[in-house]
Amino acid sequence: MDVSYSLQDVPGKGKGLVASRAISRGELILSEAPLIQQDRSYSNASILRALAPVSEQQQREYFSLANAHKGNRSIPPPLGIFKTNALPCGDHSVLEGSAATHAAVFVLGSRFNSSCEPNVNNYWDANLQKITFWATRDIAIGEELCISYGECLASREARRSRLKRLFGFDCTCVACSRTGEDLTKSDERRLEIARLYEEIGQCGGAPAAGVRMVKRALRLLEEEGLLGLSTAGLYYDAFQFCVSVADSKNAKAWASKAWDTYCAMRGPDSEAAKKMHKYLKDPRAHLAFGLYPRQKLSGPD
Ligand SMILES: C[S@@+](CC[C@H](N)C(=O)[O-])C[C@H]1O[C@@H](n2cnc3c(N)ncnc32)[C@H](O)[C@@H]1O
Repeated sequence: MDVSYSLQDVPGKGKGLVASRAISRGELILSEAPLIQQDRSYSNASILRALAPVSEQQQREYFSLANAHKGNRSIPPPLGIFKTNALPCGDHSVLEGSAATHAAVFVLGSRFNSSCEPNVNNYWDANLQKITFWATRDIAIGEELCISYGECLASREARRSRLKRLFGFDCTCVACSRTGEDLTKSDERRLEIARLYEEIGQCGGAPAAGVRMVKRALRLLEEEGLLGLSTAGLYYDAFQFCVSVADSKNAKAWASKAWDTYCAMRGPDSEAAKKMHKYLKDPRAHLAFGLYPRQKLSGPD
């Protein structure tokens, strides 16, 4: 892989990864196996057991990682480092409240800082047993590469207090640095998008309204600079609305968007991308095809 990042000091954030050349949307930035991996019941003792068999060099790498709990006597350094740096392995969704079954710490992957307007998506590739990081938009040389540590679709206050509580830092990302009218508009957009996600989930029997809401959510995500975030799921929702009324033409147009986005965020070999490719070729392969009376909806703008 042609390396596209370098590890640097980033003002106010400790170290971070910065683009060392221009990176295109959909490029694989890094794929890396865990240094140590833990299930949800991890403890300081289980972390020490996992560290025992790894090389001295890797142990040194582990103890050189950031520790947001330094000085807290009830959280010893091995545990503090794990809490600060672990990334989810497996499917999880902050929006749906589902947590991944495992988490792991990575020598380089754990150096990505957080942004509420991320340009990188982290995806656990179960086949490779590696974490992969994908550029969700074109990135210029010198830009910091950031993933999101959590819920982006909340007000700045809610996002910042969650990051402070869980990771011990005051987020200084571009979205959290907005002020005045910009901030008010940003909060309103994010909260409306979150509401739309919920309403779209309840629109199964009202496909035309569902597609309208998907389009509204996509417009807001674009205005908010968040098109890389969770949009594949929205495209898939619109695909399903069209499929349910046997609107093959528009179903294909939405499937194409979903496939393209899954490729960019998880790679063309991911299960989600392969599934969408199948539906793109033949929307009738979806179980809900023609569930409701035939109707013409609309495709992406
Ligand atoms: C997983 S580590 C990321 C790499 C870390 N900066 C380092 O030096 O190794 C998480 C820590 O990075 C810092 N950090 C990450 N994102 C940040 C942000 N948006 N604003 C401020 N600090 C951030 C915080 O100190 C946080 O506890």
